[in-house]
Amino acid sequence: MDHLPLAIIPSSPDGKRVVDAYKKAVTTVATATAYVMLARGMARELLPDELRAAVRWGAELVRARLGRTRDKEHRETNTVVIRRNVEFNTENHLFSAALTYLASTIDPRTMRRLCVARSKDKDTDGSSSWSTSLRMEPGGSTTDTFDGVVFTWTSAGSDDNKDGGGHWGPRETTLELSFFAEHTYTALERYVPFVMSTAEPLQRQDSSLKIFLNEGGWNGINHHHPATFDTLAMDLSLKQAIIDDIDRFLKRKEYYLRIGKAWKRGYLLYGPPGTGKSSLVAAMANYLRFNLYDLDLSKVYDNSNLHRLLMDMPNKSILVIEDIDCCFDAKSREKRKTPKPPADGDNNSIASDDDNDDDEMHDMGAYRQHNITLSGLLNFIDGLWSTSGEERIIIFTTNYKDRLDPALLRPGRMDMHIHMSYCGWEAFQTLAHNYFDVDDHALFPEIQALLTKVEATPAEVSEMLLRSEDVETAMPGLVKFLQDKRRGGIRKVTQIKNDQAAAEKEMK
Ligand SMILES: Nc1ncnc2c1ncn2[C@@H]1O[C@H](COP(=O)(O)OP(=O)(O)OP(=O)(O)O)[C@@H](O)[C@H]1O
Repeated sequence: MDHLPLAIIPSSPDGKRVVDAYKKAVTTVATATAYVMLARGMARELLPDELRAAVRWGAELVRARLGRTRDKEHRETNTVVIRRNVEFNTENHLFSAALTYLASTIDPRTMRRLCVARSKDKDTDGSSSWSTSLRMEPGGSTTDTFDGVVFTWTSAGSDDNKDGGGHWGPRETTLELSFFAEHTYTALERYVPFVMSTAEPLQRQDSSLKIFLNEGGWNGINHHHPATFDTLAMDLSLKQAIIDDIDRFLKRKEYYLRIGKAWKRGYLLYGPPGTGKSSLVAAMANYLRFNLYDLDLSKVYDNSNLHRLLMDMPNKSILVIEDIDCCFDAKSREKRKTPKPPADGDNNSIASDDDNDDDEMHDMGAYRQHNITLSGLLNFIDGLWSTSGEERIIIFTTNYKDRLDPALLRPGRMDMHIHMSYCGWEAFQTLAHNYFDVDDHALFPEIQALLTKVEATPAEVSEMLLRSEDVETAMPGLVKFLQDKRRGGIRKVTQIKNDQAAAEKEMK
């Protein structure tokens, strides 16, 4: 009632009072019957002049009201349909973001139909936990106001969910976002990004991190690995360099955009088993709050499967390929003297997509079963991700850096090579702090000296420290372990020397 027409000019103070009273009354009623009742009352009380003025005012009021209704009826409504999946069954991230956003804004009291779900999440350690979620049921709707514009969200089912054979599949849930056509710009350019950016931290905070494994498509389970950069035992300056690198990478969106490169960062972690490569991956995921996508290439059936898996990875995620030397190794080149395989006619073939050393790449480190080369894989990932404009991290791990395809080690391939090495003094101090909260001990100097002579992995040292909760038992136990290891090492070296001497003697 904020735009009432004010055409009435009463000719007497009494008339003004009465008209004012009726104006007030009119602003509080809405039905035609009520208008008629009021008009009768006014006719009885007002003089002809006032009555005429009142009639004029009333007529304008009704016209304005009718006009407004007509306007409303004629305003066009636009609807944006948001499906759960887009082409190739690729997950539509706007859909999940909208669900999260709505779950955080829905007022259950305003909903007629509402879906409340309790689900059990399986953790990596085999345990499970319960979570509750709230969402609209198909047919339910709710409204949200953004910058004065009212948006209506409706949960609907789609009828065009045919499977490949043209059969009708189960009805797929879609969300619909409706608004008056004149607000299209606000809806698409401002409201949708607002929904996405509001949902993003909620999705990351509320849900526990997940690790996805590829079994045809991605299957996720909760990832509760406790490793953090604080608990990671390694050289402190190297640890800081990794954190700085990640932080710098995250801030450089504009830079990557400007130079036309995919906003991605590649890390190659190498070192003996038990030096913490998997722990570092987990620490990175926990630091970034990114989900892990652990790609097992032996379960990738063909290029289109790989394509789909990579496309299905959302932004802010980490792709991990463990033991990369087992998938792509330079030694296979030596063994394989076969000529370059004929092109299979598939233009998208990863193996055919290569650069400088194409001729060799088909043999060199080709992933045997599927003819995928490492270089091709990296090019492929660059191509796919360069269009997304979002940050992604790729990590390769290996126990044997020397077995890797040289193409991977070329500058510009993996951005940072991180050597996870045997337990040094700084790494030990972190472990001692983690397990016993101690920063000093009488045996520390001896341990420090032993660690310079013995190759013990952080996993082995952790194992020794875990054997007792009492620091006074654990530290001597570790010293003995390191001394034994050292003696074993010396014995081993002496044995090798003796064997060599014996062999030389035999030759003579
Ligand atoms: N650098 C480290 N800091 C803290 N703990 C470590 C570290 N390295 C190993 N550990 C401990 O040893 C366990 C095994 O280590 P982890 O799996 O991370 O090693 P890895 O290098 O990935 O081994 P692999 O090559 O066999 O996969 C971890 O769960 C952790 O308890």
